[in-house]
Amino acid sequence: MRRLLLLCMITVSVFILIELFQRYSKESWEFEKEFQMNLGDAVNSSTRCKPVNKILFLKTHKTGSSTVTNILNRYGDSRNLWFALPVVENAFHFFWPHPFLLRYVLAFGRQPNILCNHARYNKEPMHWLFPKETTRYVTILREPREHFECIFNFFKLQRYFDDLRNFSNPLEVFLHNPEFHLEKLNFNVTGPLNLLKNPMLFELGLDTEHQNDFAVVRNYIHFLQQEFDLVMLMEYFDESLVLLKRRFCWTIKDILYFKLNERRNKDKQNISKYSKERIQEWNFGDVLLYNVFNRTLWEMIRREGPGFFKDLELFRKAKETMTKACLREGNFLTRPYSGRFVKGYALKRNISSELDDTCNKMIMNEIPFVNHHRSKMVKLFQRIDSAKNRPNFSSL
Ligand SMILES: Nc1ncnc2c1ncn2[C@@H]1O[C@H](COP(=O)(O)OS(=O)(=O)O)[C@@H](OP(=O)(O)O)[C@H]1O
Repeated sequence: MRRLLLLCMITVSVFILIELFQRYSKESWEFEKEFQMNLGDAVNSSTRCKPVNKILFLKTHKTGSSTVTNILNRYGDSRNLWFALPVVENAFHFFWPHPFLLRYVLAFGRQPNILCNHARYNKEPMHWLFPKETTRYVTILREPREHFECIFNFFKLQRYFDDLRNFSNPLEVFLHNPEFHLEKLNFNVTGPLNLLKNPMLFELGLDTEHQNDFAVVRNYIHFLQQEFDLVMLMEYFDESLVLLKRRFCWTIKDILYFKLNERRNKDKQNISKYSKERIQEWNFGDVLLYNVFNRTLWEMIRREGPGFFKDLELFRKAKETMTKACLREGNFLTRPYSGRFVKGYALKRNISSELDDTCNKMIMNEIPFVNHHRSKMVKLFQRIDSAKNRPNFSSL
């Protein structure tokens, strides 16, 4: 009797396993099929042009830039491209907020393909390392009012001001009279405090002392128009990426992403009409910058023709497919930087091994990616330098 029961249990288990395996294979096959259909454009476009693989991405703070950096990290990693990495081990930026210098980059005697970690724009050294003729210069901007709210609250800028700390709405109090509060700062402005006025122009290289001069601001924006091949906008993230894909001869697969670094709802502040107006006045340079590049983006999209919107649709479908394939439903948190929690993801169990690597890398923050590129380089150098690689002339 016992034997019979055991036999029955084994048979049932085998059936369940077979059923699970079949269902999993079917799902995974359907995913591949749907995915390939969505990527139909990719095959055609890549046969007609040569993909761009030399990119300087000027990573601005709190603009969706970590999501773009993740896309670039994966693109370069899968093709073994060369990354410009910070010279200091464990650093994940190029001595930001100092203007970028060549000596901040790990020198491996080879021209890098991609720079995508925080660096402050500095024309000469950047052009030297990433010649304009062969490189595409890209950056991303965000609507200035929402951007300033995010900068102020994410970096908790009130902590630098004795007279702001105890208010329930320090942002509004600061905006009431920014100059008054800034004058009271009794130490040199450092780190994120540099982002207190026209944060995007500052990151793009305009020094603080010029931020109030309308003529300089206007001329500087004109200069940036010459410098950057593509200025993405966070509010039109997908449109910007599809434009990048088309201009850089990439595929839809190359630009897939999951939104990274999103604050928890309780950390976001709904700002009043008054605060919005004050931010607009205070950051007039960023407002002008955003408006200029908003017009440029839509002009570029218009020139792409109707095929652009077909691509956009395919891209959004492919993103949905990828989300279903990789991510578990629910609310999760992650801590990309010490002391700061943001929305995160949990991966589904039983993802195929090929997809597992992609899904894992899609949710990977810039810090582990820098370490990943660094150790890949070290391993490559060890292999090339290895004594075993020296030609053996004795057998000739
Ligand atoms: N794809 C996409 N679309 C729209 N918005 C996006 C996207 N990716 C990131 N985000 C938002 O960008 C904010 C984080 O920006 P960064 O990644 O540049 O931050 S960081 O400077 O690297 O810490 C953060 O904004 P807040 O949520 O307001 O903090 C993210 O929600």
